[in-house]
Amino acid sequence: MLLSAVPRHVLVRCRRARSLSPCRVLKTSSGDATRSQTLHDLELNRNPIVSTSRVSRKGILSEDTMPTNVSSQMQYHHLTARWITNLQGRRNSWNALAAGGRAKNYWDEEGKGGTDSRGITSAGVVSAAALAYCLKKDSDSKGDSLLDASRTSNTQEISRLLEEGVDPNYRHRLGWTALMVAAMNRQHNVVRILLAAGADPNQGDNFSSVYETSREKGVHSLEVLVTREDEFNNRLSSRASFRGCTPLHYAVLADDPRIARMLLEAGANPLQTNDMGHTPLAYAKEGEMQALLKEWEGKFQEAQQRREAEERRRFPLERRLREHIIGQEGAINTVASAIRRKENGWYDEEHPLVFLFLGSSGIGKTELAKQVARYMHKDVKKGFIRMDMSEFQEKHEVAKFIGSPPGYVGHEEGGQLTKQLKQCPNAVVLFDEVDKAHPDVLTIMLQLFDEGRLTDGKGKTIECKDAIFIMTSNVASDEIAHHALQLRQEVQEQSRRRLAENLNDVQTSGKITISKQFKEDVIRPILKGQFRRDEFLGRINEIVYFLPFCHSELIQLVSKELNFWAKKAKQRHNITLQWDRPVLDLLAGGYNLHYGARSIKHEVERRVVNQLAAAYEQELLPKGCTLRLSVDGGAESKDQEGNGAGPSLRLDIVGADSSSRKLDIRPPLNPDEMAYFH
Ligand SMILES: Nc1ncnc2c1ncn2[C@@H]1O[C@H](COP(=O)(O)OP(=O)(O)OP(=O)(O)O)[C@@H](O)[C@H]1O
Repeated sequence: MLLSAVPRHVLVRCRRARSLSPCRVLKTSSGDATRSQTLHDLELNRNPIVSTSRVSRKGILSEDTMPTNVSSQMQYHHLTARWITNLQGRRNSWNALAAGGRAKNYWDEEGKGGTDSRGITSAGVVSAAALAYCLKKDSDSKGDSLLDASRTSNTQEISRLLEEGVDPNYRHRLGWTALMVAAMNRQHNVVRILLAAGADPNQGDNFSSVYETSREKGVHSLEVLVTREDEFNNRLSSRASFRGCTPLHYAVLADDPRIARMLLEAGANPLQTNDMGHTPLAYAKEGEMQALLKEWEGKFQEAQQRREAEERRRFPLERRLREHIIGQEGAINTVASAIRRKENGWYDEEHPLVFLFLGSSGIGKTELAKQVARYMHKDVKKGFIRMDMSEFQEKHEVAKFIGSPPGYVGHEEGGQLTKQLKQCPNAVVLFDEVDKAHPDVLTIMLQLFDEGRLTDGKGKTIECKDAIFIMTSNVASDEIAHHALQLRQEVQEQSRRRLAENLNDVQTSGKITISKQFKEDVIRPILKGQFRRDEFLGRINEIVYFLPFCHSELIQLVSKELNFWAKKAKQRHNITLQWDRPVLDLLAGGYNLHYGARSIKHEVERRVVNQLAAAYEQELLPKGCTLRLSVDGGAESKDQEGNGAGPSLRLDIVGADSSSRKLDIRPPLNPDEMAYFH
């Protein structure tokens, strides 16, 4: 209804100004036909230019990309002049429309505004304004105003908006921030104001290429193109990817050393890469800009190394690892020492570090690898690569590992390992259950460990000498567990003999060392039988042994688990959970050598969490109550048939006066009959 009231020539003007829908592009006159060609070109050229390994400003700036030997039909940039005229025309249309509306007060009641000389009724113009409003989308939000003002250097408006509390890091709906806009448009004062207001100089752009962004956002590519040129900058290539570009990348692209310096002084990281893996220096023109960036890269690296060394001294790796891993002292020390050697330059830089973690299930092998990755990498998602080697048991699965050669199925997809290693060549790579891998996969791994590089199916080589490779295996786990238990028994015997009266010392006898003789006589032959190749075993820097938990470690594991659930009970239901030492001993009894810490988790769920859930369901737990766990009965307690039932867990509600009342939880729940691992 509203549209029908708009005079035809105003509508036409609006449509010309912003013909966004694909059908409009296809239908309209010659000018729009050119745009349709542009769109076609854009989609043909969907690969960003910077995908070549040689990086240069050419290709990322539109004026630098104009080729001399490519058909003008295929190149969007030949249309730049036409676009600029078109965009200017569109801006003028908006301004005229807005000015007309203001002058005639069209937003007043009908009649008050009158009609203009061409006979446009006020209702018609109001409708046109409504249309304009719709097309202009949400650009009148305050954040968008900040972006707009940053581009046009309206410093007064920026200060006003910031004072009103607009986030200086607000993002445009297509991904960029005001600081990026200001840097790219060389607005020095704006950059200064935004930095002072707390704008982050290290945020990366979420805008990729025109084509990608249009696909991601579900917006027509022509609209993305117009918006990028209109609301960001029109000097940039439509095909290049800008994802991850920081304000510093943009200052470098705009070749503005003054802004680059301002950003660097405000903490911009000159070593930060965009998603194409390029630092700002890769786009710098020779001369002042390159010199500036090189100088700051050096300074930044030194400061970073100083910070990291200080951090390592203050908080050594062993301590960090012990915060997350219970027991496994030998494993923690071996791994931490090797990493310390590597970090301080006391290692063979030609080869990556390779570990083999041996031990039974659920004992902390994966957890230790994860913690090492967390220590080495801020972005643990990229820095930790996990490969389940049971997926590579067949010969043909080598292709899945490193990618298929040209002409084979899946060639384009690339390999699971190579794809991830390419993104982070110094990652911590976990090869889980390595003993399951096909010998051909092991051959590739040997090449990787030996040369510190890997060639993928496309023939591309990835250098990964700085990566850390951790293989895990349950091979020989029974022998290791048996040996460890034997050693522990011996230590206990000795302790008993010497300190018969002090049982606490006997309990902490977890610190045992696997003998060299056992490694040589028992483990090595098993590994040799499994991997069949001396050179493979020879490339492993450290074989790390994970031992079954001793009693005091089990008590720590149970405490950790109960604390986890107590926290949840408090957060979700405002219930306080308490327990005493006999509860820990009882739950530690659920330990199963073959399932490791997982058996403790299940025991706590089975005996404690199930009861809590049932009591909650039966509405026996008032909000804000305190629950006490204790051990009921003992070896002498009998079940219904008169058999010894052993001790069980009991749940009491504790009153404000410290009195307690046993909770009468009705069947069907009978936790002691539900066994997971027995
Ligand atoms: N030593 C430990 N300290 C604390 N938690 C542990 C320890 N060992 C295992 N866990 C916990 O038990 C679960 C399983 O551990 P993890 O994945 O490290 O086992 P794993 O030794 O790699 O076993 P698998 O060979 O079956 O993969 C994890 O939730 C982990 O946090």
